[in-house]
Amino acid sequence: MSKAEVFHLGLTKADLQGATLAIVPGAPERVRKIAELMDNPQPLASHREFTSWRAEIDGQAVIVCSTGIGGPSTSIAVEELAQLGIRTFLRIGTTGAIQPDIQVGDVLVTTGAVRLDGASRHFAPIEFPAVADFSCTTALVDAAKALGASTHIGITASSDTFYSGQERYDTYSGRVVSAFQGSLQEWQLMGVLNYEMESATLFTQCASQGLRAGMIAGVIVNRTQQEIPDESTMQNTESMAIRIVVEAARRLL
Ligand SMILES: O=P(O)(O)O[C@H]1O[C@H](CO)[C@@H](O)[C@H]1O
Ligand SMILES: O=c1cc[nH]c(=O)[nH]1
Repeated sequence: MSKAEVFHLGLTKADLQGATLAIVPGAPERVRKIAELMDNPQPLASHREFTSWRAEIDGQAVIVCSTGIGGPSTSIAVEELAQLGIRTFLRIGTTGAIQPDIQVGDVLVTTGAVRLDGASRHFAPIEFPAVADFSCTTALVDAAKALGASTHIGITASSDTFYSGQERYDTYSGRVVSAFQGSLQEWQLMGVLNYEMESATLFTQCASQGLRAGMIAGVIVNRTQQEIPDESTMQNTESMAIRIVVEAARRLL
């Protein structure tokens, strides 16, 4: 690690070439696919769960950097990218819908997150809302509509865990801690659209520090029909969400 590199991402300010917007997927293997939809894609670094590329939109640098799964690693990516000059974060994820009318292959734009994580409390007390930035949300919704995606807009339950926190019983223990028993139905009745694992931290960290964040996710499973995503539908869903996030970045720059 050279002195100028941030601790985990292995990036320097020079690597960013003045970029102020980052696209942040969870999965490292998604980074290249996103960068290659823009001009001059270049790999930058790969450490732990953090893989980063730089690309350009209309001559302006954009960073693509994976966050890994969950709030703790997301908070590191956001902090270190902010230290290097990023002010706008667009998360592109995958998700499990919990409303029956949402189809696999649809996309969801998250306006706010139920804070079922731990890391967001390290940025603001629980009373502070995990809200997306309005201009990021607008850009994502407009991009999704322009690309003809079946789009839902609303609140996401953002959990530290994929199994118990999302009330999955088809597990090794078959047991869910009492605090989460009945929670899926409760979120459903409150109109929550889906589960994922990073938006609570991302939104709380960004909203409380004057940074902008938005999120789009491709629906890879509907929990009212099945518990575990079906691999065969994942690729198409992911590629639609990727095209939308790149178009949203173009609109925001
Ligand atoms: O596809 P990504 O962006 O990783 O998002 C979702 O997928 C992971 C769980 O499988 C969690 O990170 C969740 O938020
Ligand atoms: O059900 C799902 C699917 C993807 N990601 C999640 O966190 N949950």
